Amino acid sequence: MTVKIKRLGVLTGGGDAPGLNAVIRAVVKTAIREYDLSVLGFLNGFGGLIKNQTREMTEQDVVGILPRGGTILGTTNRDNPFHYPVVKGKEKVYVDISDRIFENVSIHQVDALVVIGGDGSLAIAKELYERGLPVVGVPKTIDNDLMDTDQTFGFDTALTTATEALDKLHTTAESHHRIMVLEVMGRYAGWIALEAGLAGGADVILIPELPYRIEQVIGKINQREQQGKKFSIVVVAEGAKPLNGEQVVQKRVEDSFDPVRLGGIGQVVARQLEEATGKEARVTVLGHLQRGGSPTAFDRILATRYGTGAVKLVMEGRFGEMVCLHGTEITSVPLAETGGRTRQVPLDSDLLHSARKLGICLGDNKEGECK
Ligand SMILES: Nc1ncnc2c1ncn2[C@@H]1O[C@H](COP(=O)(O)OP(=O)(O)O)[C@@H](O)[C@H]1O
Ligand SMILES: O=P(O)(O)OC[C@H]1O[C@](O)(COP(=O)(O)O)[C@@H](O)[C@@H]1O
Ligand SMILES: [Mg+2]
Repeated sequence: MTVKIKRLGVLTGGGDAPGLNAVIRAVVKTAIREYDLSVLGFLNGFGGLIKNQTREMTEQDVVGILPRGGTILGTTNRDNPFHYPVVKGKEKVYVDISDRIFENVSIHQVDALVVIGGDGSLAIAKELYERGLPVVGVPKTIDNDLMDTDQTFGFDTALTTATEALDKLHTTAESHHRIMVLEVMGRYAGWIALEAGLAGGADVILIPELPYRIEQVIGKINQREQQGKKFSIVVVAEGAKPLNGEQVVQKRVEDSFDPVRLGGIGQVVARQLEEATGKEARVTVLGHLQRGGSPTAFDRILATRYGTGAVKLVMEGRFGEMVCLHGTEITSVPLAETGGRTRQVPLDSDLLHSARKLGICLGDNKEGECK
């Protein structure tokens, strides 16, 4: 596909993540300074592309946004153009309204589009590319669950927030001789729980990839008690589930492609532990604190590199690709391989080996207890 690029569109889609503004800033500055392009922001994810809500982006518009959380363009986890809700009579039906996107892109004379998003937004980006729109992707999510990149931006900040929470929970757990359960986000992947658990010195880490047996967690806490360790720290991923059991669903969000919102497993685990050990247990659900606030230095740099890398892809005509991190290098992969797929913690991950060697209970021993 060869297109003479003069005007670049950019949007942020899906759940927000710290570093979105840093990507926007890098895209705008690189496009204007390096390639003399103009940049148009589409507001609120694909919603702005569908409803023609835009904002002209100049260098002035990105002043001061590098350390700011959220996204100045707004975002949504609805508004899928291929599965868009419309009311017909008394019924709600889902239709393909992607034609509107092509119309709006043409109205604004946008030659190429940078989509900053997670698996869902990148699945839409891939579909639009296959239908002829020149698109490149940038991998975002605090969950770090995207295929084909070693890391998404936003993850490091969420991990830092969760680690700080564990440090704080440690001091109060120790004072009250309690079990402290911290529930963290991550959807169907355990990256935040596992890495925060390692960084924050957790005694138990439960992740979706390893269905747990509660007896093992109880055994670990009782064993600590016998060793004179009167408190325990348990990190639970929102997607964790017992062996032969189900994930706990907090709510269902209508019109969302994946309407399931996980949450509540922390409470379940805490009640079981309290009952079985006779010790007091308290639960902290970290929730959207993990998505907010200023990005870490790591995320600011990664987001900046992704932003400049995405504009470079556009100028090289490498549409249908996504920037990614491989080792220490920024490179790219086809969107086709990424969108709509989830990267879970591999069962042979070195992170899991380290956790086991330290005696952290993962609740998945085939037989016997955690020791
Ligand atoms: N597998 C999928 N295929 C196509 N569209 C999807 C898919 N998953 C989610 N979407 C749509 O992508 C958009 C963003 O998805 P969401 O999961 O909320 O954010 P993210 O981009 O962070 O994954 C929503 O409009 C959602 O309906
Ligand atoms: O904002 P909502 O609808 O409460 O969604 C919560 C979900 O979004 C996340 O925070 C981020 O997920 P995405 O990056 O896929 O949007 C998940 O960890 C969490 O399960
Ligand atoms: Mg998603």
